[in-house]
Amino acid sequence: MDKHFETLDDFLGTHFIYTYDNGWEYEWYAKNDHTVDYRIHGGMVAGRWVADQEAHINLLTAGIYKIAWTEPTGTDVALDFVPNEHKLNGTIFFPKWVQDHPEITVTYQNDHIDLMETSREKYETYPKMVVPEFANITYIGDAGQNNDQVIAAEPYEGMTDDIRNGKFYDDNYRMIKR
Ligand SMILES: C=Cc1ccc(O)cc1
Repeated sequence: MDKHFETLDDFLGTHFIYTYDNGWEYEWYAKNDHTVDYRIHGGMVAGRWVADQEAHINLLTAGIYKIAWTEPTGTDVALDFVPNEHKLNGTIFFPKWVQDHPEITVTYQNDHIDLMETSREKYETYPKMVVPEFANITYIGDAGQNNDQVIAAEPYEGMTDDIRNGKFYDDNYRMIKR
């Protein structure tokens, strides 16, 4: 948690856990300069996890980062990280169908892209549900870029505690077999 951030390179390869002020807990990894992975532990779509989401990742000024992407579900996300202060601000723009049927999205999305795309056509988009929240960062890990082991397992109760307590990854940031 004592890592200091200045450049884009300092940010890429970093793995974060944070809790939004509304109580939603998220885990997110800057996999490389155009890709993010994440796992959701609390909130409306807890249990959802995603690898290799394309994203725009930019350094705004020293130590402050902006990330934005649009998902196969039609959900849009914009995150502003201030990691030196262990803070971020995130805005999630959920299409109406995700609010109405969150359970459809609670899965390993990579295996169900077709279902996300057919659902976004089948159900309603508007009005969107906008969730603008600050979050406190509770974990910062140096996973290195393009590490497929960071977000490679289904979330479970207690997973974020295991990560924070050093019980989940080995010294090479590979998952410890359990
Ligand atoms: C919908 C995905 C998502 C991922 C990370 C985050 O902080 C907010 C939303």
